Amino acid sequence: MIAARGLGGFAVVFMALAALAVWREDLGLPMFYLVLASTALFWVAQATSWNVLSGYSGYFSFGQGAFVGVGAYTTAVLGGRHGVDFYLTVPVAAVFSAVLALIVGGLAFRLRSFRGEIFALLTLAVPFILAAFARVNSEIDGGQGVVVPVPEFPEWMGQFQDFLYLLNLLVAVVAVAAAFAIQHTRFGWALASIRDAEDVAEGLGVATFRYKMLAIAVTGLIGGAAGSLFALQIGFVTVESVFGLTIPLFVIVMSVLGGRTHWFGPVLGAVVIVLIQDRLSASGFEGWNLIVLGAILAVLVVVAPDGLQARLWRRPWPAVAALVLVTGVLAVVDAWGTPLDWFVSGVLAAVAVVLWPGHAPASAERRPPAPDHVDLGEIGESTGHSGQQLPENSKINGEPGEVLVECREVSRYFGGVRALDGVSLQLRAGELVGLVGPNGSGKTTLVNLVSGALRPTSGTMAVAGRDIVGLAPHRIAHVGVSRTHQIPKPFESMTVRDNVAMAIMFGRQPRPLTAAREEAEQCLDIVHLGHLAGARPAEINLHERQLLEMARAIATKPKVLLLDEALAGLNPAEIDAAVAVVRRIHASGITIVIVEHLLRVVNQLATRVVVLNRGRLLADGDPRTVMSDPDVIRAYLGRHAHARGS
Ligand SMILES: Nc1ncnc2c1ncn2[C@@H]1O[C@H](COP(=O)(O)OP(=O)(O)OP(=O)(O)O)[C@@H](O)[C@H]1O
Repeated sequence: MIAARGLGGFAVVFMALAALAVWREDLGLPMFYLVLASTALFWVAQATSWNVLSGYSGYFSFGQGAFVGVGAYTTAVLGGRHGVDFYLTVPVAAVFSAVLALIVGGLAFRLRSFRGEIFALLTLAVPFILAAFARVNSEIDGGQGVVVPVPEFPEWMGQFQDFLYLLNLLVAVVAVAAAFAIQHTRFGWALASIRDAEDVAEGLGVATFRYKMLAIAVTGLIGGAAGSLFALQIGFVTVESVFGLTIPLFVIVMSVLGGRTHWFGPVLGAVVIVLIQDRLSASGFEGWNLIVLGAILAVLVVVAPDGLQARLWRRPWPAVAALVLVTGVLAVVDAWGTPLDWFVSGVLAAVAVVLWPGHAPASAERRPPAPDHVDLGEIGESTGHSGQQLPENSKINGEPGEVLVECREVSRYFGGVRALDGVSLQLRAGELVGLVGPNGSGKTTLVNLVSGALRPTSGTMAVAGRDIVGLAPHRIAHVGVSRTHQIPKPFESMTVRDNVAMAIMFGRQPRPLTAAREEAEQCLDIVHLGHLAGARPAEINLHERQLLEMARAIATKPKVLLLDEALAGLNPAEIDAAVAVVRRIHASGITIVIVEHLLRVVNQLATRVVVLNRGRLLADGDPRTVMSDPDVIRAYLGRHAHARGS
């Protein structure tokens, strides 16, 4: 397993780097290098801590100072004022910081509106509040600052700086190993899906709230532990030293520079920034630190928003060559600076090579599409199995005729707008229901209610006999409801295959990644996207994106599939192809509700038609009877049939 192999690698890296301190004098390594490495390790831990939440899940935080501050003050106050053993204060600091993180997360993640800049503002407020609290509370700081006593440490560790280096190394390696493990497990996939399209992830079965809480807790734990060591490093903790904007600014620049979606990004970013900073200070340009940081951030956002890591992975050898060449030439010429200057020049050359605009990444190979086993001429016949079948357990999901969805007197109001008004409806296993009605009649609202994206204002709803009112969308997905969106919302950072694998991993019958990827191929074949499995969503057209929505939806193994205008914006040939796919999905045993304006399509596909008008149920029955109902013609067909010529 990747995660287990990788963790062994981290143990080796830890031991190798620890040896530098233990045998520093024997190796002739000047203390200066160890202090610099210690600083870099502190920032590696902090940037990695920030990245687990903000990079992986996309919840951008300005509150890193709060976790560092809580960690630093816990160690300073417990050790300096109450004589608690330093080694005990470190885990306590980590736990306090994690508890703070969970409180912030518990407040912010409950509400959907606390996303994006609102979440960033909330996290920005937290260190300010803590700073004010520490300043006025004499038990903590009282505006005086707190001295941190130096703990005893074994003689073999050498001097205090060696000891500090080893502590920072331990926390940094644990942090990076944790980030690595998260990235390569379900946890990391869940966070990536949250970053790309949170509502979709939730609808596919990802328990988004739980994963965000876990992520912020990890951020708090690491941030607090590293903050505890920071207290030891600075020796005298003040409000300004921990709760200011410097720490969040640095971790953001480091992670953005290195790359936010990969565990190695913050490591790379932290090392590069610490080296640049150190050389600026050594050259007497200390005051330029923030100017340089700001400039780097501005350039990066434009030039390489995906960060150095992604570029480095694409062309590692030119970067290594630039590093070796520039460092080597400067060393041979020996006309300027110290060995560290030469090395940093080499690093900057490598960064320039990595960032240099080059050819775009090779686009995914497009295999020719698999032959379509469905005879498009059959459109209009609603029975019969054709072509591929869904993976196991995909026969009738529910006994034929069994009530799968039951809505009773369901209403949903938006202020004064009655989007749905007392609708009662039953869906039975094996049906393919066309849900139609004029614009604004409440079709999407009904889909949102059944999938859990919205809660009804009143009424009851059950799926497969289970009450779903108030149930989180991911739980409703596990009960057996899946949906597509009118505007496709793929996970942009994942391949087409992995978009589908995600749904399998978190769906009704969760599978591990490797099995999910294999099964994803079958789902893609059903919608005829197998030839695009390796493509990114950005490389496929609208029709293919709609089909991807369907593949992802069936991958959760739903009992009921809600297709919300899945044919919108398609040309006639694409519509026919999509209709064939819908027919194939239905033939595999999934009950389908299709919201569609094209009545020709509804007539061809549906076994039953439900008409909504102004939020109320207008008609419900077999297509022929419903379409000839005078009320339906008056309310809907008259206008639309005329307007669309259908
Ligand atoms: N989030 C919301 N806030 C306020 N009003 C809303 C919201 N969502 C829907 N509505 C209103 O509820 C009514 C029903 O909207 P809904 O989108 O369900 O209709 P629809 O039948 O799907 O329409 P269309 O065919 O145009 O997609 C409309 O008047 C719409 O403006």
